[in-house]
Formats: sequence, structure tokens, C-alpha cells
Amino acid sequence: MNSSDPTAISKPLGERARAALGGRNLVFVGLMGAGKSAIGRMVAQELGLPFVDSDHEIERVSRMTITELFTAYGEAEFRALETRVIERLLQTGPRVVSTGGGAFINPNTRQQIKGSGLSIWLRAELDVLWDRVSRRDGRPLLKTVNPKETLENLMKERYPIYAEADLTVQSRDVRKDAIVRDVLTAIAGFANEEQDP
Ligand SMILES: Nc1ncnc2c1ncn2[C@@H]1O[C@H](COP(=O)(O)OP(=O)(O)OP(=O)(O)O)[C@@H](O)[C@H]1O
Ligand SMILES: O=C(O)C1=C[C@@H](O)[C@@H](O)[C@H](O)C1
Ligand SMILES: [Mg+2]
Repeated sequence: MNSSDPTAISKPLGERARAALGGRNLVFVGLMGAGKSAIGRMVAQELGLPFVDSDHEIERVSRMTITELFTAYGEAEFRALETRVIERLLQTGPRVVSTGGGAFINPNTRQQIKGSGLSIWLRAELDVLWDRVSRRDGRPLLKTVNPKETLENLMKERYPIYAEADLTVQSRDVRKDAIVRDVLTAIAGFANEEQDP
């Protein structure tokens, strides 16, 4: 990595964030398209921790895609499975867990996350989310007549709840490296706040 690159992730920052996290899990929450899976994986690498994505884990254990699960069993059953899978994932750590967009909205799952680690909300504006989610299928909640409006309604409903996360980082239309650096800075800073409120 070129040290003059302004988006370069300095080793000390990764190490400081890792020390701040200690034995806790780091859990990414936020809406579809915020970057939880993509950024979570990169952050885990910087922290030297295992990474797991709850949507992928649900698909692995059920041997079905998220869309198939919604179609066959409905959203309520999907949420019940999601809660069980996330509970298990949080039991052994520290690790980085990227959750599905609705996970933190479920009160049971939210309590589990709050109890087992540091939660981080990747917050994004509607147009950023829309640009990202409209490129790929596989999000059953957006199979509506007006998916952009559905996404906007989900933002209104969910943003006050995501705001309960320990940390918030703005997910913007910039290089992923820059968001990763913001995440690591937020984690390292959180430890200072805890020591020196
Ligand atoms: N900072 C960024 N710049 C450009 N593209 C990004 C950035 N962050 C994420 N992306 C891309 O946006 C898309 C959506 O990201 P990702 O799948 O990580 O979102 P997610 O929050 O996990 O969504 P879901 O809740 O649906 O799983 C991916 O193609 C990802 O590579
Ligand atoms: O926002 C949501 O409720 C969802 C987001 C995805 O990650 C998947 O977990 C599923 O499509 C539901
Ligand atoms: Mg994801």
C-alpha cells in the first residue's frame, strides 16, 4: 500500500481498533445496500478477526436462498431463523458479524447484539442505497410496485432504531477503503470515550 495514498489504512489504526474491541464482537447493522457485507469483510481483515455474514449463514444452514425462504415460509419464519442463527454466531467471538437489514429491528435480536458486542450502524442516504440495491436482485422486501418508495419507508421506520447502535458511520459514495478507515477510527475513538467519558 502506498503511504501517500490518503485512503491508506495505517497499521496502527487497525491495531488500535482491535485493542479497543477486546473480546467483544463487532456487529454491523443498517439497511440493504449500506455496505454491511462488503465493508464488514474488509474491516474483519484489518482487525485480523473472522468474518461471518448472517444472511450467508442462513442460506448455508437452510440450503435455500433468502428469496426462497421468504417465498416458502414467509417473513415471520425467516425472522425466527435469523434470530436463532445470530444468537449462535454471537456466542463465540470475538468476530465481525454483518447482519441482514432487518435483524437489529427485531427486539430479541437487538438485545442479543447489544449484549455481546459493539454495534455499528452504516448509515446511508436514499440515493446511495437505491443506486446499490437496484443493481442486484435477491431482496424480497423490495419486490413491490415502487421499490424506491419502499426503501424510503423502511428508512423512516428503521433509522430511529438503527440509531440505537453504539457507533454510526456514514456510508457514502466514496472508495470502500475510506469507509473502512472511518469504521476503524470510530472503534478506536469509542474506546477512548469509554475510558474518558
Ligand atoms: N463505499 C462503497 N462504494 C461503492 N460500492 C459499495 C460501497 N459499499 C458497498 N458497496 C457495494 O454496494 C453493494 C451493496 O453492498 P452490501 O451487499 O455490502 O450491502 P449490505 O448492507 O450487506 O446489504 P444487505 O442488507 O442487502 O445484505 C455491493 O455491491 C457493494 O460492493
Ligand atoms: O432489510 C431486510 O429486512 C432484509 C435485508 C437483507 O439483508 C435480508 O436479510 C432480507 O432480504 C431482509
Ligand atoms: Mg449483506
